[in-house]
Amino acid sequence: MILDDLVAATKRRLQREKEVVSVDDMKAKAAAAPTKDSQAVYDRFNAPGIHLIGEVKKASPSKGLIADQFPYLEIAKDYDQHGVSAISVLTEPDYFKGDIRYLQEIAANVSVPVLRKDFVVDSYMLYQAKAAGASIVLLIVAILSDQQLKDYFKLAHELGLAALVEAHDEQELKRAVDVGAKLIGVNNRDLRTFDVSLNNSIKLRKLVPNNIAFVAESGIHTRDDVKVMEENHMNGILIGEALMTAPDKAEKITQLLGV
Ligand SMILES: O=C(O)c1ccccc1NCC(=O)[C@H](O)[C@H](O)COP(=O)(O)O
Repeated sequence: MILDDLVAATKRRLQREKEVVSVDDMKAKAAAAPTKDSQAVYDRFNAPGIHLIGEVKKASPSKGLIADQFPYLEIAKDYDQHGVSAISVLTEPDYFKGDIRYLQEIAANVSVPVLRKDFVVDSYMLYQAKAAGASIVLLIVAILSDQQLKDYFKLAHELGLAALVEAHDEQELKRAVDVGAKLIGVNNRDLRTFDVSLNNSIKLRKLVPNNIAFVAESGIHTRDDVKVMEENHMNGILIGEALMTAPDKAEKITQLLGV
C-alpha cells in the first residue's frame, strides 16, 4: 500500500536528516523559534463560514507531476492575498517533490497559518515543523499507533502547534475523536485505491460533534463541490490540485468560495 511505502521512505529520510541535524540540535532550533498559538488556529476554523486551506504541491502519487512550473513562494503569497484561511505545504520529497525549506520560506512570508503536510512518524518531525515556522501539523491516524497518536498530539500542543488529525473511515474517526482532536480532516481519497468520493467526508461529518472543526480533504474542484461541502456543514476544505493547475489562482479562489 502506498502509505506503507511513504512511511518507509520517511523513516529512511529521517535517518539521513538526523545525521545532518541531531535530535538535540533540532530540539534547540524548535525552542529558539517563535511559539504560535494553537488555539487561534482552532478558533479560525470554528468561525462561521467555510475556510479554505490552499495546498502547495508539485506532485503526488495519484497524479504524478501536477505543476511543472513551481514558484512555490509566489503561489503561497497569491493564496495568502486572496482569501485562504491556511496554507498546506507538502514537505515530503520522494513522492510529492516537497521540501521543508519550501515551508520555511512560505511561513516567513505569509500571514495565515501554515500546515506541514507530511507523514509524521517521529517526534523529530514536529520539532522540525516548529523550527521551520509551521503553525499546524498533520497527524494521519492510519500510520500511527494509539500511543504515537497520543504522544504526538500532546507534543504538538506543547510546541504551540495545532494538529489536523486525519481519518478516512469511521474507525479512524473514532480514534481521532478519542485522542481529543479539535481539528479533524477526512480524506475523500482512499489511499489504497486512489478513488475519490466527496461522500466520504459528507458521511463522516455527521458523526463528529459540532465543537470539533471538520475539514474535507481532496477531490474538491468546483464551486458546486464547495457548495455541497457548505450544505453539509464542513468548517474547512483542503484543496490542492484544482488550485495548483489553475492558471489564475486568485480567480480560482474567488470562484470556489463564491465571493
Ligand atoms: O494525493 C495523493 O496521491 C496522495 C497519496 C497518498 C497519500 C496522500 C495523498 N495526498 C495527500 C492529500 O491529502 C492531498 O494532497 C490533499 O488532500 C489535496 O487533495 P487534492 O485537492 O485532491 O489535490
